[in-house]
Amino acid sequence: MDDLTRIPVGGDRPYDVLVGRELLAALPPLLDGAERVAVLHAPPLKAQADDLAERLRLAGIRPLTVAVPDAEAGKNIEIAANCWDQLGAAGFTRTDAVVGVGGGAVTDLAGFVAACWLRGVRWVPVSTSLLGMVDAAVGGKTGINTAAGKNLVGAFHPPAGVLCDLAMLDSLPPVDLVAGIAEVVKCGFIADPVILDLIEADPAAAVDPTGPVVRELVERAIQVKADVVSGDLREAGQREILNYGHTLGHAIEKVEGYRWRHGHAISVGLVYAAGLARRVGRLDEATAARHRALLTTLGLPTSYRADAWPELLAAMRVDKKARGNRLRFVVLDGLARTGVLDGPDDDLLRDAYAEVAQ
Ligand SMILES: NC(=O)c1ccc[n+]([C@@H]2O[C@H](COP(=O)([O-])OP(=O)(O)OC[C@H]3O[C@@H](n4cnc5c(N)ncnc54)[C@H](O)[C@@H]3O)[C@@H](O)[C@H]2O)c1
Ligand SMILES: O=C(O)C(=O)C[C@@H](O)[C@H](O)[C@H](O)COP(=O)(O)O
Ligand SMILES: [Zn+2]
Repeated sequence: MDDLTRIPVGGDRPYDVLVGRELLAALPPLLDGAERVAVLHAPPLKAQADDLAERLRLAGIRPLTVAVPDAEAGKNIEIAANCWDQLGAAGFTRTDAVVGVGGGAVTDLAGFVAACWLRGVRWVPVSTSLLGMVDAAVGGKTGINTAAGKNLVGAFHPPAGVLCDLAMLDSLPPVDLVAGIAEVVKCGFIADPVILDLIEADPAAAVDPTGPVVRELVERAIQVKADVVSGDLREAGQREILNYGHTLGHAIEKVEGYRWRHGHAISVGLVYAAGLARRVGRLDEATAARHRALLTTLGLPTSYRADAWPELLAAMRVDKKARGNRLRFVVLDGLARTGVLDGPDDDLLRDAYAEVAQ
């Protein structure tokens, strides 16, 4: 293990997020006392999951490797049920544990499987994608998609610890690395503008997993999320700011049948949310324009199909931030100054959509 950064996440069940290279040796201590550990992984991470299983075996823990379909195809109730069947067949008890090795889709599924098995067993995300490290693996939100929408079924279930091994990013396809940076940009706009300055100063370095800039961005984004969730695990208030860009973003994912990458959808959603705030006079022109410019520079999408508006509006109505018939959007009142736009009318929403429609 080289130079390790430890970022604490507080709350009733505190834990650390570990960031570094080659840090899988830190996993067995987090599973101390477990006799069996299920290692959930998708096919692209089989070698890493097998390596991890071997380390567990050497530490005296019996691993059960569970292969699940890749990306969003694995994040559904049929796959979760299959995982529970395998835990049952292997006799998993309350002292046993679940590990998810993969991007956000696999760690969301693994956390959900752990949250429901025996009403909650220990789990650890070993995050392998940029988006997973800066966002999905941190904060204890676990869940699956259903026909009604994105992440509508899930549980708050904090992990025992989070491993962000930057060496994993060496094999991450560039398109997924770029998708992940959308959530980093989100953190820049809602809380840490230094992130935006760093990316603007050298956009190529921001997506070069071997360089130092990515590590600084990862650590800054994790710190933003850790600060927020430490005080509001269950999204009673402040945690909503992490949903900036997600009201439209999740709707796009649903309309696309979950074939669009999460980060791509959020990129469009960020530009839309900035436009909404600008239209109602809450956000200045320059900061709104900075969203589109920055995301475009990174190669992220900033527009979506014009004819999809009716479906998108219907999907947004089941967003978790909605209250009854009222939609609620996280918006900016300035750089790093978040607020909520409560109950905007449909004309405003449609007119703002025209700016991202193609
Ligand atoms: N729980 C949360 O708080 C939270 C936060 C943000 C996003 N999410 C969820 O995370 C998911 C998106 O995560 P994602 O962007 O990681 O997508 P993903 O999990 O679908 O991974 C993207 C692709 O990269 C592959 N991959 C991952 N790591 C790799 C590696 N090291 N080498 C080679 N291939 C690798 C995966 O197998 C997949 O094909 C969405 O489902 C989203 O809803 C959850
Ligand atoms: O952790 C949170 O809270 C977030 O909102 C982070 C988001 O980036 C993430 O996509 C999350 O899964 C969305 O949460 P949801 O409750 O809207 O499903
Ligand atoms: Zn997200």
